[in-house]
Amino acid sequence: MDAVISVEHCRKSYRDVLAVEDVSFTVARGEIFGLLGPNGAGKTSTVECLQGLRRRDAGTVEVLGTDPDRRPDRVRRRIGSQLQSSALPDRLRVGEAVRLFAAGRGSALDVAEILDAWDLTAVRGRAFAALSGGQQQRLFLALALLGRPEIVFLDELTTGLDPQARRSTWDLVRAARDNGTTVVLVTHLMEEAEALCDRVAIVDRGRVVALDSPGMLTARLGGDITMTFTADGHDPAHLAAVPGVSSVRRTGEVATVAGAGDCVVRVASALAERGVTPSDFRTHHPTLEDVFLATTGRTLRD
Ligand SMILES: Nc1ncnc2c1ncn2[C@@H]1O[C@H](COP(=O)(O)OP(=O)(O)OP(=O)(O)O)[C@@H](O)[C@H]1O
Repeated sequence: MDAVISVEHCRKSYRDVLAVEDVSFTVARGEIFGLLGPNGAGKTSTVECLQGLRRRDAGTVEVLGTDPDRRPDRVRRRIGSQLQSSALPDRLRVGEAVRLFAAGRGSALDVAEILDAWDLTAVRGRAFAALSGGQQQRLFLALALLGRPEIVFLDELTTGLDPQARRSTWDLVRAARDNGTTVVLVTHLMEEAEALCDRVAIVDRGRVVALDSPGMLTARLGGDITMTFTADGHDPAHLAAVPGVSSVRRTGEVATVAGAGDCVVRVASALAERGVTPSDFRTHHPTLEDVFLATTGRTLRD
């Protein structure tokens, strides 16, 4: 793995609050890596240590080969970071913001071209506070990605956006990754981690409790797939003999079958063989929410 970030036993506390107890992971060049966990899990503190914005208390951290505690300037020159909304004055206009930040990057960047690339030309004269939520996030992404940093850190990027704006923002993050930027994404949204991340570290109470691709995490730790359908007079008990099936229940007319991932097709064909073809046959696949529950005993929203 061509690691651009490596973190070993990182620890960070604020007076008597232990925010990050023991966090280790590596991020490979070119991936979208997610830190997923509930509020207060220590995600933001962790990425702030990586960006040289806070000093860790213990552990080893390397970002692009540099320890951010020793050379924060060197790290910050090569990374991009999403601003918090409060970091931009309400009356700052979009064009001015891009010009200001482009100048701060110290390289010759074409402001008109950037506005165009991010579909912000039409609102270039508009004050930041007058932008829609989606436009504000687009501006934050444009600023974070100015000069094509090698790594970009995005923290709760789509919080507060409607589903459509959220999806368009995800497309922009994927495009950044496809352009060669490694993305570190902090989120408490299970759907966001599942949709976007190549790999996810699930963080809880200052520790990484699981780390893998969303698909592997759910397959390994998420538990059974469940299938439901209207039995319509059919007794589904025979499905218990299908390889991979772990339970069969019938509540009123609704049958619920649970089992490992590869039993779905076998269950469907066992039904079809008996001439049962329910039009409402549905499968529920485990999600990262189920993984969080399995590893911590709590839900992400608790
Ligand atoms: N500057 C600070 N001073 C004191 N305590 C802090 C500070 N920043 C964070 N904390 C505390 O550290 C813990 C971890 O916070 P952190 O922001 O890192 O978690 P998080 O997973 O990013 O959660 P959130 O999404 O709520 O920001 C929390 O208990 C938080 O209250």
